[in-house]
Amino acid sequence: MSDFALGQRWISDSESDLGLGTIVAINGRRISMLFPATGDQREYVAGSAPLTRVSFNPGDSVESAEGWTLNVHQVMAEDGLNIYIGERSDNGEKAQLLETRINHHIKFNKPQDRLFTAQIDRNDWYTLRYDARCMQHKYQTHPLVGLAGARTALIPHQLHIAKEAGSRVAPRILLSDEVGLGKTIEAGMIIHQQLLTGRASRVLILLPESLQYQWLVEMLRRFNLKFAIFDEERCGEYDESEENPFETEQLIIAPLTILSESDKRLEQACQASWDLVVVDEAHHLDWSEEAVSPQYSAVEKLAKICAGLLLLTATPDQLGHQSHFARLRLLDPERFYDYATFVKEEAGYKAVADLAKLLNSDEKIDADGLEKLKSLGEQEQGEGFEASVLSINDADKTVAQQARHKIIRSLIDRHGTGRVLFRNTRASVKGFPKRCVLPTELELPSEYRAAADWWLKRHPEDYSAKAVAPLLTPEFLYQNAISGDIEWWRIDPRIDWLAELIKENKQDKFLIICARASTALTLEQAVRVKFGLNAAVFHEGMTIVERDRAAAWFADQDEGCQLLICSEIGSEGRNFQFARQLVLFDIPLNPDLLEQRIGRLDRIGQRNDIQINIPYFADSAAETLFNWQHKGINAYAETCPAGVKVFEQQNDALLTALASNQFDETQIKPLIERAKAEIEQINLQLEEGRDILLELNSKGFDGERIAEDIEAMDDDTQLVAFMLQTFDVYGVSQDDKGEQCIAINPTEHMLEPHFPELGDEGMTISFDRETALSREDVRFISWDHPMVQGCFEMINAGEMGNNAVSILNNKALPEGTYLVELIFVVETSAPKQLQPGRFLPPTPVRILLDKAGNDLAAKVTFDGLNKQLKPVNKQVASQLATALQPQIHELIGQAETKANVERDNLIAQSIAKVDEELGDEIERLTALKAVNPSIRPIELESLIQQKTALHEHLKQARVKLDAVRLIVVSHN
Ligand SMILES: Nc1ncnc2c1ncn2[C@@H]1O[C@H](COP(=O)(O)OP(=O)(O)OP(=O)(O)O)[C@@H](O)[C@H]1O
Repeated sequence: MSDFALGQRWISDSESDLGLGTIVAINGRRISMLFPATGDQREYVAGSAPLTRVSFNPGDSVESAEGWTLNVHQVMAEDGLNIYIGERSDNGEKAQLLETRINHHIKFNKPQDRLFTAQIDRNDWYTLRYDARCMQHKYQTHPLVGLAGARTALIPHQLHIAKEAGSRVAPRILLSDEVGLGKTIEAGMIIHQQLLTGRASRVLILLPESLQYQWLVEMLRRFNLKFAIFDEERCGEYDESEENPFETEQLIIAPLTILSESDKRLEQACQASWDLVVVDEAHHLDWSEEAVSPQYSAVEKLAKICAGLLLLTATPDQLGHQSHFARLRLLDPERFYDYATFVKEEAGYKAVADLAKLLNSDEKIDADGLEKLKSLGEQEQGEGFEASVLSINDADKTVAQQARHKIIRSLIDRHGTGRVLFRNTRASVKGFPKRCVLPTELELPSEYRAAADWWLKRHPEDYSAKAVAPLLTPEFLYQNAISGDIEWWRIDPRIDWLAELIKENKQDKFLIICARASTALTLEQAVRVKFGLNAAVFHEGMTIVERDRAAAWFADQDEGCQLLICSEIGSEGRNFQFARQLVLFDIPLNPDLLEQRIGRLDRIGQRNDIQINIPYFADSAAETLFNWQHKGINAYAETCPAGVKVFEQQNDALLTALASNQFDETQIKPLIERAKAEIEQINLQLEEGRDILLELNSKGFDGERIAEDIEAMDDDTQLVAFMLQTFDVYGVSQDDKGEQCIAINPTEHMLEPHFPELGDEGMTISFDRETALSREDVRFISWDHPMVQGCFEMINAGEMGNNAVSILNNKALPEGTYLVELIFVVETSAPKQLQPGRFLPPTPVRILLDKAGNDLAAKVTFDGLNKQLKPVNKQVASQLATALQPQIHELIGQAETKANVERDNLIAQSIAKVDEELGDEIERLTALKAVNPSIRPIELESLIQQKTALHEHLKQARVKLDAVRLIVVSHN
């Protein structure tokens, strides 16, 4: 410790938050120190005082009490006080600053300042900081950012779509996988990826009101994304303040109806800017040349102003091919501008599809095929196309396959709806359970027949769906049209049949779907009164909260109810795959609606064969329809994508047959035969036609590989070690619960009052995907998890661990010699949407200097050195740092020069990476644009802009000293 003099500036080692102290009195060995920043005064005894003298070196900047800053050039001493001589940074004038006039609010948070002012951190904190830097750098440059962290099983077709669409700039696509194949999950993965990579920050999800909580929960549970639901009530809260409700949150879920039913809300939604708009159950966006639905108009307005747009529907053709086309137009109005042209183009893909099919097989491509490919190549001038053609019959199977995949990708890019539309089918995904079709014929009560006759009399010769569909719900006709006296369930044989079925399958849960809410309600009453069975009901008359409560009651495995009785709305979007028994209390006319119903159970996650129970009335419209659907288009045992088309083709004949309300085999048989033939024909066409391209596009070739890469990330123990160490250092308690689970809780000894994502009640976490998937209560901690990201930020943003002093016990080095380890960070401050992290994320640069200024970092690794180091107590550490201050100061200057050289290298590398990645993509899109109009100009323009802006920002990258460690050699 140096000699004391009045006016000297010191800092307390144990109370550094008091700020800079000034010696105000010296009485023999007693020293009085005033800390003006806090007004505190302390008495110390010289010799044992935990104090460190604050002194600066040439090259430092010091703030004066008046607020100006001096760049120190020289330090002199007079009467025990330092005088700093240099230049003022505000006016460039030469100036002197006496130690007593230094600003007492000065904060020492730079690593070297803290080292020299005795604020020395523990070695394990220093290590944690360096680890956090290295790991964050590794994470930010990883190609799977945003893809690996979802709490989902690794399903290749989903991963392919998510990677393909999620990595685009403002993706505009239609996700139309068959029911239950995971469109919501795919959309979630895309949103997650776009948010985590900075491509998006504002997202709006529009959906049928009945699905809003399911989405809310899926986004939170699977992706840790906290959406807010904006229904009319919530929006209304902002009316008085005239604030735009849609601008008050970043991630919003809203029922589509609030926009389609209110011009004001639509206007507000359009005024708020969106990076991504998602529309679920997009088949409701009905459009034809004659009539445009309000839902379509609302989305059309939004589609014009939002950047990315995801439309989700399992049944894109449900409202006809024109509507399908119209939805594609929402995605890209320039590409899909005219329906007739679109239809013509669709028909023209056969030749290309034939080639794609051949390439996707193991067959050798003969001379004819090669010729066709070459001529395609000439038309398209695709990069590397011809080179790939030469390798497609290569003896090395891997080479041949790679070449074939490359060509197929190029064909997909250049033809049809390839880049816009994704559709996976059960046939292509495989591995789904069987559907068991269990029809039961029941006698039609005479009362029902009378009711139907009455109805038909009121609608003579009317073969519209509106007139015919009620025949499929005779209980409705009976109750409403004929008799209010005897409740329908007292005469309906389906009730006893149902009770029997339930009795035979006591352990099973039953989802019962009927067309009408009134039927659902009465049915619930019937099973309760007649058989004492409790059932949840779910229909459009209930509030959303009531519906969710009903669904949750049904889902509860321990205390839940056995039956859920739904009206048709229960058949859309909901997840009931934990049940295996489905009862179709009536049959819907439209095959897509039928598929939606079955799809509640036939979904990813269904572990049993599905029992589809169909109680239909003999010799009625239901028998006719069931036979046509089952035998004609096979809509029960399998999904039937072509069913709707055939249904539309045979609509008149089928409705006429149904209108008789009788089963006339001679009349229906030819219809069934025709339907079968047409299905076969369409399937053949699909097989031969453009859909092979669509299928290959949707399934991709990289899904398996992505899944393997994510598995490798999951198995990387580095993350586990890092998080456990962070919990330890920050004072979060950990309790190993076995089965790969750890309970973590805040404690009273936390370093920071708020640990990222950890509430007062604590949580159970797992780093194991399988465990997290099988246990609802467990959080899945992955690299993407906000807790991990929050820890990176917390560690890097604070000063904790930014310096340390250690002893190196190494006899090969002379005692008393020392090393200085410096961790610099090279960083840019580009806007997040440019994704600077992909090219130059904050990059740690480690320099290890010996006393002569030689850099040993390449020879001595961080971990290797760390293993040899011993801790040293704070006081000794501070004495060592103070004693070596001028030398360390000098070495920091030398290290900075080296770090700047490294910065220049990193800038050059990152710019080369930008040119390679974005340049390739720009070249590819430019070439594609010449042959495929589905490349949107904005996609290309924004890539070009991104490239230029990145160049600018990367060149501005700066070097910052992030941490410093003094290592002193001792032989004791
Ligand atoms: N990768 C996955 N891991 C775990 N569960 C999944 C995965 N993909 C889908 N699921 C589950 O499978 C079910 C069906 O998925 P999802 O709801 O995304 O399908 P969908 O195609 O949107 O269905 P619909 O056509 O009925 O709207 C959901 O319960 C979902 O949570």
